Amino acid sequence: MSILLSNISKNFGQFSALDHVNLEIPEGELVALLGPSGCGKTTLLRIIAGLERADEGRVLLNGEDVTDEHVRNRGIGFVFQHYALFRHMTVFDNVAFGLRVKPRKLRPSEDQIKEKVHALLNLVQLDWLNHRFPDQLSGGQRQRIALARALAVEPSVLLLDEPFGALDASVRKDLRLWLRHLHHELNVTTIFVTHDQEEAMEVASQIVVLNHGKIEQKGSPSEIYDHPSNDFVSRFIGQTNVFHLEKDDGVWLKSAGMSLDDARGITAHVRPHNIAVVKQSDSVSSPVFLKDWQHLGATIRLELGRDGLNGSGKIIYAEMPNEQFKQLELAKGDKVALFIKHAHWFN
Ligand SMILES: Nc1ncnc2c1ncn2[C@@H]1O[C@H](COP(=O)(O)OP(=O)(O)OP(=O)(O)O)[C@@H](O)[C@H]1O
Repeated sequence: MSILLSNISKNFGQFSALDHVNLEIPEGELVALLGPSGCGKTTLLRIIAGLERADEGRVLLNGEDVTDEHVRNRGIGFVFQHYALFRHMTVFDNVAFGLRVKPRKLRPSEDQIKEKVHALLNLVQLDWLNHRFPDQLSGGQRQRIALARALAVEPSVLLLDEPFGALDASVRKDLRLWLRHLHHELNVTTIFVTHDQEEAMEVASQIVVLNHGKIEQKGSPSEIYDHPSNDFVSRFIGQTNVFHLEKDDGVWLKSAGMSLDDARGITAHVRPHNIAVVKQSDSVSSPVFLKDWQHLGATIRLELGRDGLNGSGKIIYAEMPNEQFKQLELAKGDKVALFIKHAHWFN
């Protein structure tokens, strides 16, 4: 089911939580709503679901205006951060719940329910736990059961509010991939809320970046990363070095091979992987030193400064593959030259 949000605004007293939000989500997309705490992500999700009413604007599902429609009639499934499974029911009964409470005319027979619940439990790869109670499951298993339960009533839209927020990092990582695969299989239009940009990049086909109740940018993960449309998105997604022409950073840029004649703004944002680093011999009067580095798995992050090893001036971050770093044979305090391969300019 496609989703269209037209001019949605929501105030809490004097506070504007959502400010004229327009958003179109085609059927079958897997969309991340990404933004800092308090930017309005959950409020927007609740408005789509019908749990909250917008002060202004319309919500359309498959072209049909559902703004005044009750949550129950919207065909939406939810999963929240704190897996709200019924503690006194087994896994099987939790997943069957939505089917058993359907009005008599729409309710499947117990045999059909049994078949469907086992199929869903197989889909989330947890059928072997069907007799257990929620307290006997791990956090990641509970979240997968919560998803199976949301899917039982065949929702046309799935809304997930920080579904993996309460889990530890490695379980989160597994579940991200698992969600992506599950979505490939089912193709249900899905929106998930996250404040974790890595999670959004890894899982979503489209990312919507929200800030202060407004959409800053919508695009695929690579569009958002490679072509941020403004200063906020550039800083929020991935790491970036920010050079201010109005401060003294022009010197940095010039020494890294940039011509400032064609500057297209007053700040240049440079991703660490867009800075090439070359070792200089001690006799060269290079103003840039390698201060330190960190291993980030397959890549190395270099900390570079202009004021020797112990100075507290601006640090520039560059990244390169592990192998390349080894070949450079760099040591702390070595002189280097920089070359900026690409910058985004903003005002
Ligand atoms: N019922 C309410 N009454 C008053 N203010 C509210 C209410 N619900 C939300 N807000 C405010 O609206 C803003 C947006 O809240 P929302 O929960 O949508 O943010 P969020 O982006 O989901 O944040 P987080 O990532 O921290 O969950 C916040 O500043 C919040 O304090």
